[in-house]
Amino acid sequence: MTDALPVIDLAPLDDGEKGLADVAAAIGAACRDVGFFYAVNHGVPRALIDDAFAQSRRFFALPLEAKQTIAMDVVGGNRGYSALMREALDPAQGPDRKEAFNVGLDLAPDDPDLVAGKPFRALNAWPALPGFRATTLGYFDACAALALRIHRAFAHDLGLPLDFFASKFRKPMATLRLLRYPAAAEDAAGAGEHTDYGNITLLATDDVGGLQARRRDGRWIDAPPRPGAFVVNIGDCLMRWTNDIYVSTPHRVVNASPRERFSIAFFFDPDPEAEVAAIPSCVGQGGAKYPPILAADHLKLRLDGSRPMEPTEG
Ligand SMILES: O=C(O)CCC(=O)C(=O)O
Ligand SMILES: [Fe+2]
Repeated sequence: MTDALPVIDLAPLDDGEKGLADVAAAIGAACRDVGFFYAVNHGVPRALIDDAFAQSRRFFALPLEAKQTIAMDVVGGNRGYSALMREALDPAQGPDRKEAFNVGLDLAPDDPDLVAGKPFRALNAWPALPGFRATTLGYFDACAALALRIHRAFAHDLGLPLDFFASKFRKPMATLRLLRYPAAAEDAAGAGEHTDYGNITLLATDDVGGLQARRRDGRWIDAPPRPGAFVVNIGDCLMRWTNDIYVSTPHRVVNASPRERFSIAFFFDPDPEAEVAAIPSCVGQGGAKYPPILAADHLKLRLDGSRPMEPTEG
């Protein structure tokens, strides 16, 4: 077993049955082992990723007061700005030295789920920056399309109909999260050790580095920056769905660099009303390890756990 995360070329995914089968086998192996892989040739244009980072830098450079007017407590629905030291992904370790801005599924003001007050349905809030909304929503849509393509590979690998997941991600609780970690004078916890909550995370990073994943034997391994690639990792929801066949691996960010670090995470969680119940082909002799749960309840439980400094919202 090597200490480097696998690199998977997604280009063959759309090249017919053999391409899909090969990529699905590689993805399935990575998800059963370390739960992390780099995706290359993923189809999201490099220029769009670069534009998203440029907008992120402009956003975080705004005065704190401007960012606080669209704080998560104000906006609700897991959208908006979260200030430095506001969250603790590992509460035992203390607050994270990071700030963040969340964009959720972009709903119309008359969206029926929004009007009905369903969980995680809220309007996005926008900073007064030209192009910010168009770029982040374009990036959001490109990530959602990629995440669905990867789910076709999961379905293939798990022996499911290829569109199994599509019906669970019609109006997903997906979140695009811009992140900034200030430059550190000493080893500082940018993001405490945690597992992600949803099905998968697509992470783009700048060239600073600092992401580390903990293998099940306890060893930490670096996930160094790889220009143009996404770091893809499994979250707890998919681990639960697959009855622990795919693993959601603990990871953290240690920014020991004299430079600030930017990253962009895209968290892909199912529709709030999707039922997450063990996939039959994943249930062996021991039976299902977890009872079914609504995806919204699953996400709410996990978010509440990482925001001890905030009132409950959702
Ligand atoms: O910023 C990163 O590289 C990773 C962030 C992360 O793991 C998270 O926000 O869940
Ligand atoms: Fe994470």
